[in-house]
Amino acid sequence: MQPILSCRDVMVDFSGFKALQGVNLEVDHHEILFLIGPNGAGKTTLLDVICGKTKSTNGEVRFAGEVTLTKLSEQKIVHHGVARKFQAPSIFLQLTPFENLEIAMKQKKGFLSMLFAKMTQTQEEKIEQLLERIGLYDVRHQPSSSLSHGQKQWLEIGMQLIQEPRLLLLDEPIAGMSGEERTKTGQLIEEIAKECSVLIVEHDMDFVRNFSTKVVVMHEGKVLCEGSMDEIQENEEVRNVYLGRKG
Ligand SMILES: Nc1ncnc2c1ncn2[C@@H]1O[C@H](COP(=O)(O)OP(=O)(O)OP(=O)(O)O)[C@@H](O)[C@H]1O
Repeated sequence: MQPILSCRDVMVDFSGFKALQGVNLEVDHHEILFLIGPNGAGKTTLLDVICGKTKSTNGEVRFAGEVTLTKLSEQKIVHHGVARKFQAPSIFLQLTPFENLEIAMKQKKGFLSMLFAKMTQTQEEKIEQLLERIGLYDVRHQPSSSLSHGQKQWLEIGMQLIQEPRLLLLDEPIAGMSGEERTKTGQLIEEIAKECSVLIVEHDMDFVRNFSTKVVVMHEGKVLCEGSMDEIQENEEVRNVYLGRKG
């Protein structure tokens, strides 16, 4: 089977600054792949290229072996099944978790239907099941402003999941979370990976160790190495440029 995502020689040049210098990377079905590396390595830029926010200057990103994402607009990429949760919050705080998910569900269908369509029973059930899954069922009718930081992040993830993506991109999903919230987030990601591949930029090495199926280390716009967390920890180059600095 073709990998769900395949990046070939991806380059990004920001007015002469080469943020990505030929990235090759594959994400398999149901994989939880963590992208790690020092600040400025190009991790976020790579997510930006995959979701169409930044255009590559060279190379290709293929999705499910059939679609060339690098030729598509951000909106078309979403329609093909790539979801991106950004670090900046995008939930409506005055609305409830249920209402936020309702909006996210309708967004998939376009603005007019969002205004006029009534939800079917099946759609309502789908939202309730998702609320259960992201641990927000009991607070589903409270204003989202009353949620904890972790709960808000899970709602954001839920708003991506309601679109039924085949690849979910997350940028530092546990930043600012408590220990318990981190564990719950990891468990949620494992649950999500039963249906969808997940590509995560992360700096928290304990979290990476606990929840990764594969780790890719980036450095200066390139992939330095990839493997299990044990394998990459053994790699001397990785220790020199990244892990060694943290200890
Ligand atoms: N729009 C832009 N214009 C110019 N340079 C940029 C732009 N976006 C990112 N860069 C630069 O590209 C490099 C890679 O940035 P990127 O945010 O991808 O790194 P990162 O690995 O995600 O780092 P961090 O872990 O700090 O988030 C950095 O040197 C950054 O300053």
